[in-house]
Amino acid sequence: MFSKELLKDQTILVTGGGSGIGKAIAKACLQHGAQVIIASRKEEKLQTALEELQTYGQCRYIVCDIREPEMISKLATDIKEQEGKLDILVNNAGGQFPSRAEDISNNGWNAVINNNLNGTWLMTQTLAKTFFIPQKQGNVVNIIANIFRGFPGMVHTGAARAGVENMTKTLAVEWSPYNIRLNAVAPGIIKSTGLEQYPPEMLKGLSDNIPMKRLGTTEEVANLCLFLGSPLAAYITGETIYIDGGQRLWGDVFKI
Ligand SMILES: CCCCCCCCC/C=C/C(=O)SCCNC(=O)CCNC(=O)[C@H](O)C(C)(C)COP(=O)(O)OP(=O)(O)OC[C@H]1O[C@@H](n2cnc3c(N)ncnc32)[C@H](O)[C@@H]1OP(=O)(O)O
Ligand SMILES: NC(=O)C1=CN([C@@H]2O[C@H](COP(=O)(O)OP(=O)(O)OC[C@H]3O[C@@H](n4cnc5c(N)ncnc54)[C@H](OP(=O)(O)O)[C@@H]3O)[C@@H](O)[C@H]2O)C=CC1
Repeated sequence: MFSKELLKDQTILVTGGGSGIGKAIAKACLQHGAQVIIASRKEEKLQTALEELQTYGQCRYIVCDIREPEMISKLATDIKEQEGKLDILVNNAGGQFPSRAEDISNNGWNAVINNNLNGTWLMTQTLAKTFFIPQKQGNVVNIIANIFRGFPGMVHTGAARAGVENMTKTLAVEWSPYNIRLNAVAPGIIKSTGLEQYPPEMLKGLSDNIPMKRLGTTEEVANLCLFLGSPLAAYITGETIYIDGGQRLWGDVFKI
């Protein structure tokens, strides 16, 4: 167990913090002494999550679509006015849909690239310029996916997440003089609300192809983010850590 004060006095923004993995990250941060802001598109989802999360500590939400530069700019101003600083950004918001590559429309491709690559980039650049670079201190955790052997069945997200992984390495070097660390977390298949959008037949038997023979939990992903965001990981930057029960190393990749 980590100390309850691991993230004391830290201000943390978790995108997509109203559900699934993001909500578990927000909860873990609150339980370890941080104040947390969650952000995503749907206010109702954020409000429901907030009712649960605020029982663990100081939390609020901001409605923001990470694909919209103006909304991101407003979010940054809002945090500057309310909290006055930001210590950690968790870029967790994202998603995609399964499809054969040849069936993806132009709009479908652009929607997924915009969400996962451009959105993550816009958030990272804006918040670094507003907080991390002037503060000469910051920390970014990017949630990507298990793209170790490509991502058959979801080429758009594989390409976008690979972009985020490379961006993580590049910025870890460029922004190291500002004392900013950036790392990526690559979950395998995690039992979360996100899986509800996949047809049950697609999810059938997935555990058999994972060496550990089970799906991951949102809490397990949250614990890794907690570690990377904390001083315990002070010498780790530009890294991608897979949390997949060994899935990347063995077994069939997805069939569609
Ligand atoms: C194989 C492995 C299994 C294996 C299963 C296990 C995998 C586990 C690994 C990963 C798990 C997760 O990430 S779980 C997390 C999942 N959570 C999410 O995905 C939630 C967030 N997702 C989204 O918001 C959407 O999927 C996303 C497309 C990115 C953004 O939506 P938008 O509102 O921008 O999109 P829309 O305006 O509705 O549509 C834009 C275009 O995209 C197309 N589009 C949107 N959804 C579509 C769909 N389901 N099928 C086809 N096409 C779709 C539309 O037709 C449009 O194109 P035109 O019709 O041409 O105009
Ligand atoms: N579950 C899994 O097995 C895996 C998940 N992942 C990734 O982990 C992350 C969390 O997934 P998970 O919790 O499972 O799924 P969810 O669908 O529950 O979470 C996705 C979150 O992202 C938010 N979001 C999506 N698009 C935007 C946007 N444009 N702007 C702001 N917020 C947005 C959603 O909120 P709202 O609708 O309110 O905008 C939602 O809270 C995602 O990036 C996902 O792709 C990666 C590998 C495996």
